[in-house]
Amino acid sequence: MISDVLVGHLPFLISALVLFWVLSTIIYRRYFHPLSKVPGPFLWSISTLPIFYHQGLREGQLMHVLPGLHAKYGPVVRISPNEVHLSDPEAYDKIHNVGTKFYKDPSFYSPLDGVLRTPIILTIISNDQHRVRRGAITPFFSRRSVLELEGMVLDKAKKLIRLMEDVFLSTNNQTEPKKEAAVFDMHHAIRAFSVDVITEYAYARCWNQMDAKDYGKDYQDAIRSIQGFMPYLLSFPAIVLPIFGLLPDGLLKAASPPFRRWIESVEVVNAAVIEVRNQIAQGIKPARRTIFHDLMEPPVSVEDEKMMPEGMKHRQSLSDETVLGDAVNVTGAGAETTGSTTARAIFEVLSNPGIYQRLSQELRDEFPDGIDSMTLPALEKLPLLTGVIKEALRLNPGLPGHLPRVVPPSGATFNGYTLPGGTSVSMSAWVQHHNPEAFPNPTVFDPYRWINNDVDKLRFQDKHMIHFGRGTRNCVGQNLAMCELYVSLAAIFHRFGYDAAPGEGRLEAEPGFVREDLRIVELILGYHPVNARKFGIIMRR
Ligand code: HEM
Repeated sequence: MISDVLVGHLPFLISALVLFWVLSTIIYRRYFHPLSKVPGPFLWSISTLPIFYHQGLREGQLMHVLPGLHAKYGPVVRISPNEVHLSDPEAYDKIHNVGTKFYKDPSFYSPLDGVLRTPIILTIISNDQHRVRRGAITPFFSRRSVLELEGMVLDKAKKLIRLMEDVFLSTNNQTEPKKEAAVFDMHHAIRAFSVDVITEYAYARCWNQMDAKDYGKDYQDAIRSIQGFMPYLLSFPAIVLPIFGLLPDGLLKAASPPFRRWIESVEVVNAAVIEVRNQIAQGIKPARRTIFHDLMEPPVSVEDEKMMPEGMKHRQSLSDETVLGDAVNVTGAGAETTGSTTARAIFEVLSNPGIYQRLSQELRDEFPDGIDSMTLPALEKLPLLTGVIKEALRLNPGLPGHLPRVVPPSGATFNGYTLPGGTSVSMSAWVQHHNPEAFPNPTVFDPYRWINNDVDKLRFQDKHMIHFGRGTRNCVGQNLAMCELYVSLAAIFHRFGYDAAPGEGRLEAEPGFVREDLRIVELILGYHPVNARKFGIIMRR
């Protein structure tokens, strides 16, 4: 019987078909695919497994591999069957300029919505839809809005200083170092500072993470763990996403403490959304307008909107789900990014005595009456403080890795290579910020490169700095992030100067803590490897 013969050979037939499919896929991707002429390593051009290997199995190491690939293959490298990574800074403007037709790559951004369990502004694919959402949220984070609340940021920085004083200085005499050597957990405290600022700023409801015993470590771990799933979701979306989508919140909460914390934090924000919605319905005027008020009830009349520039228009009252997504996005995006950059700045200053001494002198000369007289515009004029912040953002960008966009249907040409519509193109802050032409000795923390160089060189350096992105999809929170960086660093190095007051000591990184401990990897946001030491500081007695 023919059917018996077929059944007998079934395993062989299936194996032959699978082999044929695999071989034809490899041959097509390498030799006949529209990207076949784009240079890149063989394995990367036929499969996404090399990316999974570096991102998933080696914990976010792709960004550390990319500079080597560009050194070998040039400014345009094929890093997966459908993704090309670029290194020429000219390409960045082409992809990210205002009004760009390049849109966010759904295969990278959409899985995030599934994990976060709420759609956020960061992951909107269509630029047109994004413009509507962004128009509503931008004014809330304008420089003017931030300046109105800079006093609140200063209050939080003073609270951070008090926490440090409690650890370092004797309680009886607030100028004498304590007898026993104590370590201040700067890693978690500085992130707690950022969470407290953003929750007070956005919702007028501070989460008071600085008051928590462990500085709200579990919330910080929650955001990180969620991103730990991303390499699996990105490499095997057809399998992992549906499974993930089917898991009820209750099960996730029971199975994973970080997930429990994450879902609880979303519930806290959601409760605030409902409360504000009720207040608006009852006509209750808030003591201070929050992001919820601006999103639910834009403070602009229809007539005024007609006068507004393009991009700010289309403001409209948004659904509760949308408001929730934006508020959740703002908290999650604003904590780790700013916290880890500030930590890096503190470590580098403490590790360079000359910089530490000049910085604290610069601050004390400018503000002889103390921290209370500091203002953001005055701080921004200080050259060394500004150089320190720019170097910290260069070496520790909050989103260091590839953030892919899709080439529009008309196609695009980069450095002589024409890429068809639908190709995924990406660039990484890590690669740009370590370009040795723009930044000689790129791994060295050198704030003076932002002070001593001439205007042309500074412009060239700035062209490579993409820590906040550019164009309409750039970071909406950058004014607030800069305010936090300026104010917290100024407060710390003013209060704990290199030339310490009598009885006090200088700050130092915890003994044994080295720069390598602050190495970052990319899980969308930049993180330290899971087993990395946490940054602690001591006061020398
Ligand atoms: C040093 C600190 C920060 C860095 C380096 C940073 C970096 C970035 C970058 C590169 C993007 C664009 C991502 C993409 O292209 O997909 C972005 C988006 C975003 N950031 Fe930040 N960020 C920082 C702080 C903050 C803060 C404090 C907030 C809180 C308000 C915030 C909220 C957001 C939001 C909501 C988006 C999405 C914007 C949109 O899609 O329109 N970020 N950030």
